[in-house]
Amino acid sequence: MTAPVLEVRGLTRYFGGLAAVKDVDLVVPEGTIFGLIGPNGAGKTTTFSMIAGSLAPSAGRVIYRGRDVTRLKAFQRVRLGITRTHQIVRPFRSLTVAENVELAARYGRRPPRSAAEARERVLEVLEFVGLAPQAESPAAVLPVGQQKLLELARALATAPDLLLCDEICGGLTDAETRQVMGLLRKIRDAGTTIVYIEHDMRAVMSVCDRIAVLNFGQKLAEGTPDEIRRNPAVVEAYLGRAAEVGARGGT
Ligand SMILES: Nc1ncnc2c1ncn2[C@@H]1O[C@H](COP(=O)(O)OP(=O)(O)OP(=O)(O)O)[C@@H](O)[C@H]1O
Repeated sequence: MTAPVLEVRGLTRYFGGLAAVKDVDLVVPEGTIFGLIGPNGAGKTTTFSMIAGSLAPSAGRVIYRGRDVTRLKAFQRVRLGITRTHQIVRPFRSLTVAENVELAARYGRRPPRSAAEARERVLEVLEFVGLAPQAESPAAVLPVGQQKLLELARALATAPDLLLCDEICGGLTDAETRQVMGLLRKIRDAGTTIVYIEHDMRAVMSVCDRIAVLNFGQKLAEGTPDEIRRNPAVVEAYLGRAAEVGARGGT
C-alpha cells in the first residue's frame, strides 16, 4: 500500500464552547477521491480550513506526505501542493477568467518561469475545464456553473498534489454536475489526490473511492460508498434525511 498523502490526527477546533470538530482522524490514500459528508454544521468546512491552513486547530495535527504541516500558513501549503476550492466562490471579479487563472498559477507549486509558460498553463487549464471560450470575459459575468468551473481552474493552476474540493456541485444542473464528476475523475487519474465535501449524494456515491462521515464534529463512519450507504448510523444521522429531500441535503 502506498503511503497516505494526508493524515489528520486528533484534529479539534473549538469556537467558544462549541467543538465544531472534535478528535477527528483521517487517512487519505494516494490516488483516491475521498469524500467528506455529513449534515449541515457537522464540521466539514472547518476540517477543510484546518487542512488548508486558513484556520488553526485547537488540537491535533495535519500531516502531508509524512511532514507535519500543522503550523504552516495556507500559502506555504499551496506551494507544497495542498490547494482548496471554496464553497462560496470568490474570483477577482474585475479580472478576466484567464487573469484569474494566471494569478493562481503564480502562487502555486510550480510558478511559470515566463509569460509564455504562464499563457500555456492558463490555456491548458481552461481547455481542461471547458472555459477556453470565456478566457477573456470578466469573471463577474460568468453564470454560476462557469463560476464553479473557474474556481476549479484556479485551484488546478496551482498544480495541486492534494486538491480539497468544497461543494463544487452546489447550484449546478445535473448536466453540469456530471461534467464536474468527469473532471474530478480525470484529475485523480492524472495523479492528484482529492478530498471532496459534497451534499449531492448521487455525485458523492458515484465518484468517491472512500467516504468519511462527520456528525456533530466527530467521525461517525468511514468506508467505501457501499459500506456508507448500508451503515445504519449514517442512514439515521444523514442519508435518510438527504434522501427525503431528493438526495440533496442542503447547502
Ligand atoms: N468562524 C466561526 N465562528 C463560530 N462558529 C463557527 C465558525 N465556523 C463554523 N462555526 C460553527 O461550527 C460548526 C461546524 O461548521 P462547518 O461550517 O464546519 O460545518 P459544515 O459541515 O461544513 O456545514 P455545511 O454543510 O452547512 O457547510 C457549526 O456549528 C458552525 O456554526
